[in-house]
Amino acid sequence: MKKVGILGGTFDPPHLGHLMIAEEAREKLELEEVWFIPSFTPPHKADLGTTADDRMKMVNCAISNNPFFKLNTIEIDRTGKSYTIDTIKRLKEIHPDHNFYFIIGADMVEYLPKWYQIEELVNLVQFVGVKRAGSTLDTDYPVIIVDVPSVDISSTDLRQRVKFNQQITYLTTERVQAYIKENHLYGN
Ligand SMILES: Nc1ncnc2c1ncn2[C@@H]1O[C@H](COP(=O)(O)OP(=O)(O)OP(=O)(O)O)[C@@H](O)[C@H]1O
Ligand SMILES: O=C(O)c1ccc[n+]([C@@H]2O[C@H](COP(=O)([O-])O)[C@@H](O)[C@H]2O)c1
Repeated sequence: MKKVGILGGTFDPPHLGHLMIAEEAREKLELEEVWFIPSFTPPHKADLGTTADDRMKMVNCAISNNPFFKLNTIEIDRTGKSYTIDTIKRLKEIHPDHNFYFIIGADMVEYLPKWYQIEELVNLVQFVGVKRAGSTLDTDYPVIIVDVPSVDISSTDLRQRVKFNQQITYLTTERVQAYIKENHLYGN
């Protein structure tokens, strides 16, 4: 079985926190690849100011220099609300020889009780939790914990910085910064 990590996210925009947790999980769990899956409509977030197309292209910019990282557009191609259970069921049909590890930050670990059809989902995929400032990794669900450095970066902070003309130089990659600038995202 091929061990594949999944980092699902809104990626509005992608940042170094995303890349760091994906790489730490890859190394520590000996994953062959990590697939970045941008959601089309996130299950639990209000209207976004960016399109799925922009978020997908920024993910491509962010992961371009890591040969183990791949973009997967299954949720964008499906459109509609991006429930993880639908994604995992389909991925398992397409790749019966893969074992999937779904990487989530502690904020999402806390939110697990509210995920759509969570009781079934935990039997279909292995969750991997990583620490994140402001949340705990305590949960009754089966989650493997991978120890990562605490990196207090969020997409919310990046959007705010761009809006107020503050720099995001060491918070995301140069290619993502250039994409934001060229496409005038986040009120820039
Ligand atoms: N700095 C971080 N440390 C640990 N986990 C993170 C970090 N940033 C994001 N994650 C995790 O990555 C996944 C995708 O996150 P997402 O794309 O929503 O970014 P975000 O920074 O949480 O965005 P926003 O601030 O808009 O809510 C989630 O499971 C989230 O918990
Ligand atoms: O399926 C659900 O109910 C569900 C609820 C919350 C989050 N998720 C998934 O968890 C990942 C991180 O979510 P987010 O919104 O923090 O980017 C992303 O792939 C979401 O689709 C999924």
